[in-house]
Amino acid sequence: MSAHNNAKKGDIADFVLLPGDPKRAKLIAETFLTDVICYNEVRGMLGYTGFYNGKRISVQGTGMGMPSISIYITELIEEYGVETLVRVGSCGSIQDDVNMMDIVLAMSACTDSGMNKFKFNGNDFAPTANFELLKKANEIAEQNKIKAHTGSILTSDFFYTESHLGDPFLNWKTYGVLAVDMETAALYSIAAKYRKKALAILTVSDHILKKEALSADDRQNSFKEMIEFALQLA
Ligand SMILES: O=P(O)(O)O[C@H]1O[C@H](CO)[C@@H](O)[C@H]1O
Ligand SMILES: O=c1cc[nH]c(=O)[nH]1
Repeated sequence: MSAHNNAKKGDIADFVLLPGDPKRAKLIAETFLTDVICYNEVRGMLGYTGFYNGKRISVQGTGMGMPSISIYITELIEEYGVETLVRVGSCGSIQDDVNMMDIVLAMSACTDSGMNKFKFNGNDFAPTANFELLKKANEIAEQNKIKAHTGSILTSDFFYTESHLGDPFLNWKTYGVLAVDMETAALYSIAAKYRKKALAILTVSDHILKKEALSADDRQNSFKEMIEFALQLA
């Protein structure tokens, strides 16, 4: 057991999928895994272990934002020996050619958060995906003819932005950043510290430029393509 996880040693697989939404963790476990156990219900942050094509995998909700995911993945690594962490999340596009429901593979994660600035004494760390996982993900996309955009994303502390500051994503867009989420920079930074493998696979749930958005139910339920994709990395 850890501070935020009821799992016993050995309950959690080496390979873990990480949705922000704990209900998405439940849906993934019930839809894609067999012989499932629920190992965590602390704070409603559900975690499951089961089998996919004979491979043992876990799915753990992380909550929203860098502080929340940092807690869950630190405990997964330190207390449960997790080796591979694959975020399966949603994002908001900030490029005209990255459309609703497209898949984004986050090669790197810029951030407007102060967390890494604090850790690195005011300097910038470059949170980066594990190359081996990213390469494999690109191969899977090509084999399955899945249109995936690979590039940098922005991990923001903001879902709602302040209008008096102008367009907060304009400069990121100019520099080719594909989309915005709220966790990946923390995932890549903590994985780097512990020398673990991490990748974020994101589905576009909002188009920030075109002002399009999925409903709350679609956000929760419609990420089948991304999950099937992520499971092939196990
Ligand atoms: O769908 P998830 O994985 O939660 O990811 C995105 O959705 C949440 C905002 O609605 C943030 O957590 C953001 O990163
Ligand atoms: O962080 C996020 C996630 C989805 N959509 C957004 O606009 N932002």
